[in-house]
Amino acid sequence: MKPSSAKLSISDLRFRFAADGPDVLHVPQLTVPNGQFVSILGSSGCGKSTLLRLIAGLLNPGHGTLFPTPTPNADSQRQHGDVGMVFQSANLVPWRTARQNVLLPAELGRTRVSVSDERLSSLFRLVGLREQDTHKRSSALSGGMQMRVSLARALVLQPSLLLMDEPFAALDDLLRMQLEEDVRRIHHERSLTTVLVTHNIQEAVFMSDRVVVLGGQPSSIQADIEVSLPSDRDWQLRANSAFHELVNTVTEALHATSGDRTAAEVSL
Ligand SMILES: Nc1ncnc2c1ncn2[C@@H]1O[C@H](COP(=O)(O)OP(=O)(O)OP(=O)(O)O)[C@@H](O)[C@H]1O
Repeated sequence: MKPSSAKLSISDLRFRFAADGPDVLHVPQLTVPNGQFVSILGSSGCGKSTLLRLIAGLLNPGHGTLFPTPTPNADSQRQHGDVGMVFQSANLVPWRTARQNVLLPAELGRTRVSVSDERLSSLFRLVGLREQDTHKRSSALSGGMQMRVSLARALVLQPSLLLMDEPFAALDDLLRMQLEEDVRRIHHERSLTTVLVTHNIQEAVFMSDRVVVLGGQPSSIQADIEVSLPSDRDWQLRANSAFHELVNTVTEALHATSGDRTAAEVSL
């Protein structure tokens, strides 16, 4: 499969849920270059998921511009063409096999997209799914395997932008670390522009090239921290002093944004 990439660009984005309500989000400028991995952190309710849903086209911005341009009224399974999305829950159809779940986006569009067996096998290898498991009903798979299926489904149409909303929050620590490493590898191999929403500071630093901290009222970008670590990463990086310094920098930025409230809601 050919590597894909995209650039995300946001300008003067304002969003409110009710026409007569307050703005919940105001992003004057956010540009993500091709192939960059950005994590978004911030205290609970600051608007991380809202921002991701706006980028995906699942919400319509009231004001401002977004590139790539979202398609209005997209639903949760059918984001606009060039975007793949992974949620905290794998959201699989339980009676379909893993393979049939992965192929769903190819069936749902106005034009059915054909995906060759070769491309599908290469995708399963990429996300770490064994061929024999892809013929099992998704309800018979473990939580970690279901998340791998969800990831394969997000990648099946070869998006240039991958959006992830707390994808590993429900997994145990070891599995979470394995998937963090795998997703980072996939991002690296494919130069896939990726935006991750997370509450976990170590996860954000481990996976990203850049960490953006949201906060304030309305919520806006309070800090934008470059993660200058090698792009090829494995679990041993977590013992590295540069990694710990970055975790401290991000922690301080979160404290500066919302004080002690943030510290209680964002985990290390
Ligand atoms: N459909 C909705 N209608 C009205 N307000 C909403 C809606 N969805 C979210 N909000 C509000 O918008 C704000 C931002 O919510 P959002 O879910 O984006 O925050 P978040 O940072 O992702 O939170 P968390 O980390 O807890 O998931 C919150 O105050 C939330 O209550």
